[in-house]
Amino acid sequence: MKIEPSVSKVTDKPTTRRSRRLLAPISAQLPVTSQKPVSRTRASSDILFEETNVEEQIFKIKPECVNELKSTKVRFPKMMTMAFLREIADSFKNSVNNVESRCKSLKKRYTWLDTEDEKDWFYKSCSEYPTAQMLPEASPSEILRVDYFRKTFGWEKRHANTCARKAEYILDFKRKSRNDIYKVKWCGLPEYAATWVRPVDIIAFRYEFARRVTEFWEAVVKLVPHKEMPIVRRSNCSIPAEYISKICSNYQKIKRESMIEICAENPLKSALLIENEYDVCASPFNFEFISENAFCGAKEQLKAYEDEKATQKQVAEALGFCCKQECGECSANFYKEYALASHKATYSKHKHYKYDEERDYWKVCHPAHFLIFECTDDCICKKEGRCKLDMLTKLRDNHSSNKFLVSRTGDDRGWGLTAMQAFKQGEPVIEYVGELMTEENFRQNETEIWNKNLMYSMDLTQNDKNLPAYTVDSSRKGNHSRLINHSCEPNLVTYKIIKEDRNINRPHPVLFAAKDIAIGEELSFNYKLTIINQNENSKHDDNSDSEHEFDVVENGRAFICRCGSKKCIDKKKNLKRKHDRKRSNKMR
Ligand SMILES: C[S@@+](CC[C@H](N)C(=O)[O-])C[C@H]1O[C@@H](n2cnc3c(N)ncnc32)[C@H](O)[C@@H]1O
Repeated sequence: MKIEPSVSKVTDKPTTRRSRRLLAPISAQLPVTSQKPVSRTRASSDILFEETNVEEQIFKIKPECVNELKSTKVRFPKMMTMAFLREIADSFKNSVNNVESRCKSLKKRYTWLDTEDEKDWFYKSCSEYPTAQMLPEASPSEILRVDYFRKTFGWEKRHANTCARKAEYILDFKRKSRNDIYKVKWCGLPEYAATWVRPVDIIAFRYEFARRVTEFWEAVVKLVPHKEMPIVRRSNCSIPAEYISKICSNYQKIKRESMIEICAENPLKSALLIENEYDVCASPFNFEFISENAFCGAKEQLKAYEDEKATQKQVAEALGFCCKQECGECSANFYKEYALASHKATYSKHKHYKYDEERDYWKVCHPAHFLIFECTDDCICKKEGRCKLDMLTKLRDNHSSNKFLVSRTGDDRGWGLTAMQAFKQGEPVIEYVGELMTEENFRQNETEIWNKNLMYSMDLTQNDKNLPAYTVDSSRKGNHSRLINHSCEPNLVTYKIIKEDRNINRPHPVLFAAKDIAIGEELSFNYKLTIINQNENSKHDDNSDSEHEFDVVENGRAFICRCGSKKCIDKKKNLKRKHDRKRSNKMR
């Protein structure tokens, strides 16, 4: 990147007497712990039972519970998530006081599901008979056993999905046999495991569920046009398909907004939200979190580096500026004495920022190629508390992870950062921080930095070769900004801010909103990718096709842009390629 100064339903047939007989006698031997994965003897269309490594997954919660679970040898359906397993473990934790003795007595009393047919029978009986008491020809002790396991795992036929879980939000509504039913996303389960339920079935969470229904209808009313209201009045069976996706996405936004509120109310709850609906991958937080640039190597090294580049004079010149009376003097001085004289930097004589009192933010108000020269602690205006040129400090102070959602992109761009609050055009969003590296630092750490597919460095490019060139690299240390992807039509723009040390060679890159950004929009900025002609790089290549090869590069590395915008550089590259081919055909 460069910146320039610029639970599911089981549907098998009824239980047979043959399989029921296979229930082991109460006094049978203790269970064997090592087992083969369950292979279902009869087909069941919509659920697969699989052995899950229960021990590993819930071990962290309470080892005793794991032992008890192990001794039961009950298999968990594939659809069940970690959250479900944790809930089970929690229920053990709460209800079983003396787990050890309880385990022992359980082992004595129950030998459970020893044969394939028995397991099959158990699962089927759950689906066919709402209560264990209804099991035909079951002895009282068998009923007791079935009841125990059903209760433990929430395996009641009618309430299979609902009795042990909280509704997180509602995705859809329809009317079935004169009853309203709602598609519910359950806490701890993925959206694809959402199920249709009747409100009457949500016994345990009646009030909470009613709230979710109200919220859902508010979202619907907002979205469905007035003329479509008969649908909202529920005279029809369902919401038209075209509104469903709108409702879902809007509902997600509402959910996010309310999460922001929750976080704002209670700072302790302020945690960064991470969303991944696409794949199983490592956490995006494999770096050290820092809020301000860190020096890679000793500070003295930087000084020496600048001396070597013969820029000390220029840096020293800039050092003298600060507001002695009026806020803005230092930048005016800089403009008069440095920028104009040296022609090395462009500077706007217009004010950098406009302050919006209502929203309490500074809006940047000149093009990105001008440097922004902010006041420092030495300035009178700052000391007297009337400084209007101190956006960066405010941005750092107000830094909050609630502003962002880290989300998986699902299109090979890795993780991305999504806005969780609206930003107005010109509003500062985030400072790009990382390790400040000289060319030498970068070379020394090159293998670590480049040895990955993902690039996290931003060049603080200097056009003049005699000036020191720095890179901010966030592969090892950084903040959320390192997760912002590239777009050829970005909604962020990078400005260079000169701060404390008044060193124009080491500005702070800050990302500002290039346009109004809505909640839920993915943040992006332009990495300043370039198209290079491979032919110019490899003149001696005999491959006849190579003369048409254009490549998009980021810091000299090939980059396949997947931003998907109409103005995407990858499309331009292909156009160039076509054009070049045509031209060379003509010349022949
Ligand atoms: C600063 S990181 C952005 C965060 C990154 N997606 C992650 O998962 O950590 C930059 C890297 O993300 C990927 N990337 C960002 N924008 C992209 C785009 N428009 N198309 C393809 N890959 C992109 C590239 O691999 C790039 O080197």
